[in-house]
Amino acid sequence: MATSDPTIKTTQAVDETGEGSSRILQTRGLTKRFGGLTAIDDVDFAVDAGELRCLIGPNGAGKSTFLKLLTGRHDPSAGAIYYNGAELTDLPPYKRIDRGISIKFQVPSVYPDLTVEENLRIPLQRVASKAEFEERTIETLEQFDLLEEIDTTAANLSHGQQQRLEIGMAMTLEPDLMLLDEPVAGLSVEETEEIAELLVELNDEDVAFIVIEHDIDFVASIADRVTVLHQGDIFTEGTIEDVRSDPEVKKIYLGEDH
Ligand SMILES: Nc1ncnc2c1ncn2[C@@H]1O[C@H](COP(=O)(O)OP(=O)(O)OP(=O)(O)O)[C@@H](O)[C@H]1O
Repeated sequence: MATSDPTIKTTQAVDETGEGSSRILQTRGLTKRFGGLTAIDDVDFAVDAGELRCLIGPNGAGKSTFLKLLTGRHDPSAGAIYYNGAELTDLPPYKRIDRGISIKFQVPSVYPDLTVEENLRIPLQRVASKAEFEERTIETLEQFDLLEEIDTTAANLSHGQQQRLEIGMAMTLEPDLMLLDEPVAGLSVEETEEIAELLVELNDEDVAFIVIEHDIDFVASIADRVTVLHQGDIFTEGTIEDVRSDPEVKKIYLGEDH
């Protein structure tokens, strides 16, 4: 959706890198400290428009903190975030959503007492006129395979259906970039495959993704590129094959277990 916002300070930072205009998101020296602990340590990171990037790393590597910095849930201790060439480091979360960044956190946050349709209306109110509601609702529920559940109370959906509803709610805002924190945690193999297919389909429609995930087979089934975080910094980046075959990556995961 990416509405223009005159309060956003534009910057040459993206162009100065000489890395081209397809860059949708970039961080420079991004740092987050919690007291004496540096959870994110001077991170330079970039994602291209339409890319599907997975973020992996051992427990405590800083993945969720990094995502929260991108959404504005955490303020950085240092560094900057650029989105489509404009700095958004100090923008509040709702303004980042207006700029085209959507987020789905790990814990399902659908409204359990509302029906599927009522849940969907909450984000739709931001972007659609009342006349468009019905058409947009049906369209979205068809795409997310939830049409038969239109009148079902969200609490009565399966975990996989709740995840799909929540991704559908986020997608109604027509983001250019979608951030997902462990979208298949706790799902069955079949539900995981459904989410993988859905993300690949949405990515084919040119939505970029940053997905945090521990399930490496799921990562392999969706990712264009993978970034490995370790101790708050980028350890390595590459294709899933590069990352899987890197003995140093194996070591940091083994270090977690032994
Ligand atoms: N609000 C907070 N206050 C203090 N420390 C925090 C806070 N949030 C995260 N941390 C610490 O920052 C570090 C990174 O945590 P984070 O949750 O980002 O890691 P993660 O890679 O997402 O881990 P996991 O895979 O276990 O979810 C950890 O040491 C964690 O204890």
